[in-house]
Amino acid sequence: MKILVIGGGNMGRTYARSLLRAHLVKQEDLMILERQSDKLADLEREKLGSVFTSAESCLAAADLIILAVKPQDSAALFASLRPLTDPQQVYLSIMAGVTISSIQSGLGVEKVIRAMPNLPAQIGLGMTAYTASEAVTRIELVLVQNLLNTTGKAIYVDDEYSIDATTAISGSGPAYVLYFMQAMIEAATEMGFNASQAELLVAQTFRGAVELQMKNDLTCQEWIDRVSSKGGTTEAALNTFRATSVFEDIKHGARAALDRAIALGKS
Ligand SMILES: NC(=O)C1=CN([C@@H]2O[C@H](COP(=O)(O)OP(=O)(O)OC[C@H]3O[C@@H](n4cnc5c(N)ncnc54)[C@H](O)[C@@H]3O)[C@@H](O)[C@H]2O)C=CC1
Ligand SMILES: O=C(O)[C@@H]1CCC=N1
Repeated sequence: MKILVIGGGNMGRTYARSLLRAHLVKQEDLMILERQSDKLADLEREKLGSVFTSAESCLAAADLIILAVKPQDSAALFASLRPLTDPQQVYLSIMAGVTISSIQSGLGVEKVIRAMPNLPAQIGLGMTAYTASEAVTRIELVLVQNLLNTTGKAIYVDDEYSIDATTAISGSGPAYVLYFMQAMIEAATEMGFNASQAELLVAQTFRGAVELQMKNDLTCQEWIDRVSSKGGTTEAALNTFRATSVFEDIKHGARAALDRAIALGKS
């Protein structure tokens, strides 16, 4: 099976690397289509497969095509691919917001899988949700599921609203977590730690808290209760967070991401 990744950016490269690392595809069966000339040398150097600059020279040979360009570039991409597509090809899109029906009509194909991964896929710790059009066969779906599993965990969802919601939670989520970390690192440096000490204090705290939560049955609130002593330091911090509505603000932020994902699908 030949796989073509369209868009050799953060996510396109992540997929290419994962597929090769997991031996799901051989280097000679992997192709990358990238339009930006300054990225070509890097892609060649990394030996992620054959690198192409025009769809005419690679699309027809591909059985599975991974669409990894920005949503705003999708219309122009679809227009350039449409005359070259084959109805037997399977298209896997990871573009935020872009709906299965717009991919089908834009490309003139029926077999479309829409997935929403996240950046930790780079280190095999990704979280992906995916769904598929009716024309995708069970065998094709399992094949793509194997592919997604090389980047971390993956769940099948029934509808595209859930893909947009995944975008707002786990797709964009790493940035929210890193934003929180950034604030804590800044607080630590303001308290006198140097930059590397501050980063270690914060990163190890995040790792420990996440591992605790994932490896046990307690809820977040139950763990929070175990850290907080009555009249203690944690309570002082949490009372301040509550007074400034950080909790609601985070939910509002995630909601704004969902609204944006839905809007991207309509533009
Ligand atoms: N970065 C992230 O954390 C995540 C991104 N996504 C989705 O993945 C997609 C790609 O995102 P990134 O990799 O971060 O973007 P990026 O900007 O790093 O990569 C996109 C690449 O596509 C190339 N490109 C654009 N139009 C093209 C065309 N017509 N032909 C060939 N190449 C073309 C660009 O030159 C660029 O190298 C987006 O749709 C985004 O919504 C999904 C989940 C997480
Ligand atoms: O910010 C974005 O639009 C993309 C989708 C999820 C993560 N990055």
